[in-house]
Amino acid sequence: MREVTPKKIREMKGREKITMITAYDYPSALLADKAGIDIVFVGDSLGMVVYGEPNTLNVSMEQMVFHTRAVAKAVKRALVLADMPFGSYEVSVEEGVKNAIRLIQAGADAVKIEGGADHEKLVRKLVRMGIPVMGHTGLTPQRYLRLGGYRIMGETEEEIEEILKDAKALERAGAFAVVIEFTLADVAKLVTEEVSIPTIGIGSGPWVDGQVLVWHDLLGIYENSPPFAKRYANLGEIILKALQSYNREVKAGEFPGREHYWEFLDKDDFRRKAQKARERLEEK
Ligand SMILES: Nc1nc(=O)c2c([nH]1)NC[C@@H]1CN(c3ccc(C(=O)N[C@@H](CCC(=O)O)C(=O)O)cc3)CN21
Ligand SMILES: CC(C)C(=O)C(=O)O
Ligand SMILES: [Mg+2]
Repeated sequence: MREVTPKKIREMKGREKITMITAYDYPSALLADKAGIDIVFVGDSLGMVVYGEPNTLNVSMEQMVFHTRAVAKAVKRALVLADMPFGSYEVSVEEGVKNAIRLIQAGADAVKIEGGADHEKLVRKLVRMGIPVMGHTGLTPQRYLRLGGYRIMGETEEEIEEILKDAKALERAGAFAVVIEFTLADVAKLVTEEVSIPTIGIGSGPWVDGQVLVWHDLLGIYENSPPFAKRYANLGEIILKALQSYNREVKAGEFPGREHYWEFLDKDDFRRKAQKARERLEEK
């Protein structure tokens, strides 16, 4: 059992801000855990930032299982959360349960689903079975086609109603937290005040119980980051410089340098052995 549990996350509401970051592989997850971040999250955003897709709709359970396994191997302290990908829980409660179990068996401590009110039965069932669930409302990227792209949510009373309805359904069904993605900050504040479970915002302002960002956005290694993401480093530039140096040094004959290879000190010894080796080859 890892140190950060769903119960601890719940208890942080109103006391301490919750931090969450996506990670999709072993070395990234090691660093996220070492940094003291509370929740290391295998998001279905991996379809875009790792696999180069234009949206998250083609992410498979297999991809989520493999990346969750790599992340889970690295994390000792943080809560490991895995996204349920598009198509893995909508068709039936049974299928949702089966797929949630696969993510838990890959090493996740909890799963996240998009929506709330539409999945109350699934959330209740998972929680009763012992699988902690995080919900997700506001901009839910799995509705990309219907929304016609990614845009801010909560401008109309209908959207505000829908977001509140999701959050309350999730609270009722036993979810331990809810992501509020890309809503007007006032809407996220309202939800945060209206539900007893923590709200974790992304692009939804400061009046929430925690924040989540995508790894590649935070580190500057993705070209199409959303406008609300803060770039804490420009690793893209650093990586590019390193790769250009490698390319230049090999072409110039500068790499490998003397410290990067091993040679026979006694060249006569080498000539004898090489001669013997050639002779043995010819005998065959
Ligand atoms: N790298 C990355 N970071 C994210 O935060 C993220 C993903 N990917 N993929 C899944 C969702 C999608 N998200 C997004 C992505 C883009 C915008 C965005 O750029 N909005 C633009 C308009 C884009 C358009 O014209 O369609 C804006 O200015 O509001 C917002 C949220 C947030 N999530
Ligand atoms: C944007 C976050 C909340 C997410 O669901 C993801 O990274 O997949
Ligand atoms: Mg997601």
